[in-house]
Amino acid sequence: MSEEPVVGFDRVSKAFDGGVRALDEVSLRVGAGELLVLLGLSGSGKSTLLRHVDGLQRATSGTVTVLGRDVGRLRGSELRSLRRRVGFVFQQFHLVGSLTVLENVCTGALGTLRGPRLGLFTYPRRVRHAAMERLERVGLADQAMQRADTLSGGQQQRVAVARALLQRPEILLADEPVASLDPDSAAQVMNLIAEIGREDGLTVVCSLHQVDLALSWGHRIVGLRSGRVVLDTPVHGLSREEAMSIYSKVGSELSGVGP
Ligand SMILES: Nc1ncnc2c1ncn2[C@@H]1O[C@H](COP(=O)(O)OP(=O)(O)OP(=O)(O)O)[C@@H](O)[C@H]1O
Repeated sequence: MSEEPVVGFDRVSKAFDGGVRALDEVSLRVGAGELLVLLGLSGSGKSTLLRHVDGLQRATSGTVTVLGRDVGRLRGSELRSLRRRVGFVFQQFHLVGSLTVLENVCTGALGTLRGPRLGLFTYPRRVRHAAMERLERVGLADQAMQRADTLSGGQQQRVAVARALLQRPEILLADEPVASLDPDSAAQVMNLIAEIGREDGLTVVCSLHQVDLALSWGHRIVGLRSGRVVLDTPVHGLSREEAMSIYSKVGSELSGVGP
């Protein structure tokens, strides 16, 4: 990959108070339009890595570069403007259950609006229209006026994707987006994320626990173990056994890694 990456980690370490080293000299580059899957045991550093991309957490050492900006140096309005270019989808959806589906999607525009919004019709018409378009895209236009908590888990996650899309992100981060879903809904949500990524040229970084989903939808897999990259390889040609080895072997035994 010769051109500048959309997301670049250069020897990034993160030490939390209490001594946990959640990231340990992580270096990786994510190119435009790539769908990169992070795999690793619980506690291996996947969420921490994602949180460094939009500056929710800051590196103890090393450099995180996103869309040409050194994230560690951004403050205030510069950081907010970077975050508007980065959508985030979480395992627990983070919808407001008592609000309609459409209003939940509208909240994706709050970063660009002044002041609080209470009620669907306090959002500008253009925002409501754009939100409706995103709901059509994720196949939930018919549910727009339902309370969010009446939807299934898979539908709620599709609403969360629509909300993230409202800000027209260039990067989509997804932290275990299908961990709470049944297998069919999980496949649907992954399919949606991959399809939208492809159609919009989005760069996607997604953490997963399911190796099979990673192999089906990812372009590349990065395996983490105790905060270190132990596998970094294209999915094409990667066997399930090789991918599974992230969970069973230590770094030096794995292929495709480091120096
Ligand atoms: N705010 C924090 N303060 C202290 N330690 C933390 C903090 N956040 C994460 N950690 C620790 O950093 C390590 C990596 O955590 P992280 O949540 O990134 O792992 P993960 O791979 O996303 O795990 P999971 O799959 O369970 O979500 C863990 O040991 C965790 O306990």
